[in-house]
Amino acid sequence: MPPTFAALVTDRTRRLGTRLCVGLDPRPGLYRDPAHLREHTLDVLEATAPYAACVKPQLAFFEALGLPGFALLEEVCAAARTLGLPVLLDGKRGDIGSTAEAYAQGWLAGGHAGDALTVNPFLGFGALTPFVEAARANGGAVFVLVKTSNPDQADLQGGGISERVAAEVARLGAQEPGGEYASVGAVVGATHPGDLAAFRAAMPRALLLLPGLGAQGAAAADLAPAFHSGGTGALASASRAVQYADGLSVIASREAAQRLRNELNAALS
Ligand SMILES: O=c1ccn([C@@H]2O[C@H](COP(=O)(O)O)[C@@H](O)[C@H]2O)c(=O)[nH]1
Repeated sequence: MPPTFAALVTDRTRRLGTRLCVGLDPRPGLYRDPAHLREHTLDVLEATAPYAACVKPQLAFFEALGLPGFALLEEVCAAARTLGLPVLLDGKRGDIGSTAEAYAQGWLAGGHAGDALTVNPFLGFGALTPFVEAARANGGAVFVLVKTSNPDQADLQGGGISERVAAEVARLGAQEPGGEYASVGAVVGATHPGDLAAFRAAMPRALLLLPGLGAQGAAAADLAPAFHSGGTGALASASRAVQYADGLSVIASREAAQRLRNELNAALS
């Protein structure tokens, strides 16, 4: 069995000293034409790869391009694999069981498959099963939305709901016998630094994906509580702050990724 997503990103953290997840959110309005978008997206991927533990394409931006977007996504996934970068697809999928099976087949086991996928628990914990099974069968991972980075998350995630989802993530992780980290991770916004220690403790074997670094105001210096004492267990994610660090300058993207990588390391030292 090849290494799992969790093992691959943890290995990159230890070997390359990076806890950064580079988000790819190609915004069509910023480009001359689809060819320009494609070229810039692939260039940013290549330039930032040495500083990244994984890459996170946001499916919405690829879907917005229609069929060519799916072709580009496959190209991005193939290029990431060539660069040795695990791919975490941000799709936030979730549906009734039989439809969830189709999503899981498509994104974790089939044609477009990434190595990991974000999933939405709103339909109930049973609806997560097809995703968890596909991730386990393929050495992949799912990242369950526990507490998202947006300010209005509390409308539905407050009142103890995030903590209930975190308990389920921990329960699923405890079912897996081996490996340092389980195939079931959690999304916890980097914009909630005061909550990170509690979520870290609540889900000891879960990788935490922390979106919101940079453009949403979260700072690397505040994220140390999300990590275990050895400096693993979380991936801090930035999209706009890297991809569009200075307009479409790929050099600026590389420098931003390097700076965020360094800031995350400094936060842990
Ligand atoms: O809670 C969440 C979950 C996912 N996201 C996604 O991450 C990126 C953030 O982009 P930035 O440019 O770094 O703000 C985007 O794709 C979101 O859909 C999130 O922001 N918060």
